[in-house]
Amino acid sequence: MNNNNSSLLKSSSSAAPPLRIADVLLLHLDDDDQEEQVDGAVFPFSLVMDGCRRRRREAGGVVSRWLTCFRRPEDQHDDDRDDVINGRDLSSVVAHNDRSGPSGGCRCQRESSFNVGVGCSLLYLIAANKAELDKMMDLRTQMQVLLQNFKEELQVRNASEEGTGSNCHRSSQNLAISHVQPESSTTAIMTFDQSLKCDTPKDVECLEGIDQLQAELEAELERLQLHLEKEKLLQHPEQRSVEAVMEMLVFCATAFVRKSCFFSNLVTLKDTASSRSCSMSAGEVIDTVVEAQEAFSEVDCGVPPYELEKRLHEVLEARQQEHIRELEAALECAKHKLSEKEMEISWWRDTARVIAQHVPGPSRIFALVRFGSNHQAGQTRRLRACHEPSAEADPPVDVHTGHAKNLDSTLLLDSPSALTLDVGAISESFGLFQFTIRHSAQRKKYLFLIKKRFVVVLVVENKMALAGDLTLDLVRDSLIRQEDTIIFCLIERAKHPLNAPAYDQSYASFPGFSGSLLQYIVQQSEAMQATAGRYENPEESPFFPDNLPHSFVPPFKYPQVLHPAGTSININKIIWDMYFNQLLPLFVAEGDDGNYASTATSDLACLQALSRRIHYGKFVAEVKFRDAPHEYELAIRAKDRDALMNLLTYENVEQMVKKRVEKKAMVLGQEVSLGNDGDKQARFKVDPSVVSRLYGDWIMPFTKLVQVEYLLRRLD
Ligand SMILES: O=C(O)C(=O)C[C@]1(C(=O)O)C=C[C@@H](O)C=C1
Repeated sequence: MNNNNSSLLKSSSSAAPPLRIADVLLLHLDDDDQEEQVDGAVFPFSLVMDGCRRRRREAGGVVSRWLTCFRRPEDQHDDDRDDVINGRDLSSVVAHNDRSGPSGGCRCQRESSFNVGVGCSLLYLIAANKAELDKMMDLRTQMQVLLQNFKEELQVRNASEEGTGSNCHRSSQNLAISHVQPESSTTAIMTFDQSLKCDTPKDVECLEGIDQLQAELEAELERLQLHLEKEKLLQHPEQRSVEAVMEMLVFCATAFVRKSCFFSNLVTLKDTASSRSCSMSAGEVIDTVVEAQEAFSEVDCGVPPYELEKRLHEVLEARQQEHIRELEAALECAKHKLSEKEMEISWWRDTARVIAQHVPGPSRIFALVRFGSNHQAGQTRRLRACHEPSAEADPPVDVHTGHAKNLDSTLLLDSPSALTLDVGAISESFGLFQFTIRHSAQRKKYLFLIKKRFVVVLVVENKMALAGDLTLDLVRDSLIRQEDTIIFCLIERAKHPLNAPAYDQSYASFPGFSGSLLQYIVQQSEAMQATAGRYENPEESPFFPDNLPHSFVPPFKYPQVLHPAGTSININKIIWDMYFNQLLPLFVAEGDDGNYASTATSDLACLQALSRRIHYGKFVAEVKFRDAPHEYELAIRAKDRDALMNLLTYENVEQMVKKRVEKKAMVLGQEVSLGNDGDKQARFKVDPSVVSRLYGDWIMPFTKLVQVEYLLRRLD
């Protein structure tokens, strides 16, 4: 550069703002793109980014200022030329100077030197800018290569997934893409700022992200599990479980893909931005984020959902296995309990067998006692009754579980009285233990069956029931026992044919008596038995009560069980009619063997057995009334016979009675021979079906009739 130029530069630098390379460059860009060619040099400004162009407009004023400074020392006065130069390109200025007057030779030379200097500067600047632009191009290419690599990597992964993948994976991916779209750029930018501050490698970031995702998934699994357990009682368990798994899968897949996209975006952004962070503006960053998101949505998510699914399966499997273990433990517990119950059942079976062998007549389990294991032999304990199982009910298995020291509260025997029992004797007598207890006027024989710590108490004999001791079971026991008497009486009567003369009033005449042989025998027998005290017993009812003689035997103090009005109830007339008119023809053969007195005596036995049984209904009614006085009182006061009949009827008991007496008639009345009876049809002395019918059609209905009559008088 020559001296003129340096002086020019000096003067300009002292009087005006310093000239900047960018200002010079922008001077040329101020015009249209076609004007980018100056002095034959081509400027690749089309490659310059838009951001640079924005500054071109602002540069116009700067160039103008510079040119003004440049000519100020000589051409201050030439306003017209200033106007022309201002806003025109440099070549025009040079041309204009060439056309100046004679004093312009020196000036022309100075201007040429200046132009050369400017030209050199421009060339230098162009070279410098080209290098910068090349760098930017490189960066752009690198970014494209990066994106391309990323795409290829994902394609390779997808290809490998398709080999093992399922529709479920694809749907998860699709689902993932749909969730990627709404990601906001703002969020990405904020996160981007944070990621720029972080210096950790890309892989470490991904791993941290996956760990975080895993923690979130496990938290969600916990929540789902709780939700499942809460609702599994309300819904079908399998259906609920499937729904929960589906819900979990969808949720986890969504969450996973969101996270994967998020981390992939971060990585892409970081890589891109870190290389461009020095030169990019905020607007460029936004463009990059959007670009990264678009690229991501095109190439699908980064981490395959099947890995998530596999993980979920593992977690679910672990939980199910835990659940199975719990169920297995519960099953074991149930098995243990079952085996205990089975042992108990077998014990009861043994007990029943022993009872069948040792109890001679009909009996029942009276009480069940459970002793403690540590009671001492020889100890005497006072045992109280507090429970009495009914005849129909199954024997209670666990009536009481007290230890020896609690024996005072252990139950035994009948209420309300208490008994003294030598527990020491019992504890050493595993097996059967039988003894008789005298208790005031009552005499009962008990059978103790002892096994383990259970004691079964059976009443094998009940000599007499006290008023306070009367129970429905005891009354029914008596009725059952009377079945045998009735059947034996019928068998005895069936020995003779009908023997009609015994019932014929004209067959014989007795002094002072008008009636048949049978009537004579019955009346005389009753009179005679009355003197012996038979009808002192409230269970007995005479067929000829009128004018019965008094008893000559010492009175026995029968317990006062019945209401006094009960003695007035006597339905023997009905029983008499039923017996001779309906029953007798059913079980005796036609004919006459001449044994009229014997026949009449057998008839008397049958009549008395039937009468006793039927009138025992008074006792049954009394017990029922005591058990539920309020229920009966209402019907009694209303004199509602039907209501009373309903209250006292037990259909199931009646069916049982009918079956039992039929069986008894078979057993007790079967013809027995020593020959081979295998092929012969069994023969019975009394048709068992007749016995069953006798009970069904007459005995039980008449017993109920007595009950109703008794109850109607019960409140008198
Ligand atoms: O066992 C009773 O509860 C009775 O009243 C006795 C009896 C019977 O005569 O055998 C009568 C009526 C019932 O329906 C059942 C049985």
